[in-house]
Amino acid sequence: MPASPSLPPLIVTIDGVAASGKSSVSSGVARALGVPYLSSGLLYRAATLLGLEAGADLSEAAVLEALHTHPVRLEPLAQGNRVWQGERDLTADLHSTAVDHGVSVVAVLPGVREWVNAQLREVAPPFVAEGRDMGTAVFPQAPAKFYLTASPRVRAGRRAQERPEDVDAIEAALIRRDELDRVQSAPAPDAVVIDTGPLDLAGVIGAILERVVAVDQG
Ligand SMILES: Nc1ncnc2c1ncn2[C@@H]1O[C@H](COP(=O)(O)OP(=O)(O)OP(=O)(O)O)[C@@H](O)[C@H]1O
Ligand SMILES: Nc1ccn([C@H]2C[C@H](O)[C@@H](COP(=O)(O)O)O2)c(=O)n1
Repeated sequence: MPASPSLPPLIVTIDGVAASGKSSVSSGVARALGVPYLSSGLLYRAATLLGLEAGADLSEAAVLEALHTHPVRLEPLAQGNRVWQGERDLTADLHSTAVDHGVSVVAVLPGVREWVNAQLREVAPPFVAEGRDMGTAVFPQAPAKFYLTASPRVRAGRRAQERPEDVDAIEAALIRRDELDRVQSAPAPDAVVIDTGPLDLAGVIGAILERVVAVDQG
């Protein structure tokens, strides 16, 4: 029997709107496949935190200067990513209200996007990459692409289970963030779009794994 041609190491991309389940689903898919996942959003959040801590405006020059002075790195563990600045673990500080408010402004800066993309492309596959533009701009060659959606109300309801905040306020903030992120957040033409509204986490992970296995087996 002829030897089967060796396939390139697998890249799975999982993009989607804010709080659609990208990190929970990516972690589940990555653990099932035994590979790491990369959270691009955490790198945008780290750039924002450093910019805020530098005390300057969130201009491109100020944020890039902060990243240059205090280099950060992503630790892509399957159970949850961490972001380090030297020995300092930034992870717990990346979901503060201040970072939530600033991150959409920082994420549209071209120099910051280049910095994030360069960090991600240094990682050797196989992996699952999650964010907004993993399937379109960063890993367009990925053979398995997904885009998660759910109504703002459903997403706000899920977030309200984690945070002691009013569901209407969470929903309004999500709609605002969707609007600000719209430029870089779109499904790739070859992505499978999944409305997670009617599904639980295990259902979304299972649907993705089924498709990934089919793609990987050619
Ligand atoms: N299909 C689902 N069914 C029920 N709960 C879900 C589902 N998907 C995600 N969740 C829950 O919704 C919340 C948001 O999920 P998660 O943080 O993974 O989203 P995200 O897209 O990574 O968010 P962000 O854009 O803010 O980084 C979590 O509490 C998660 O457990
Ligand atoms: N590939 C990416 C990932 C994230 N962003 C922006 C959009 C969000 O407002 C912010 C934080 O991401 P989250 O933690 O909510 O996934 O970063 C982006 O523009 N591109």
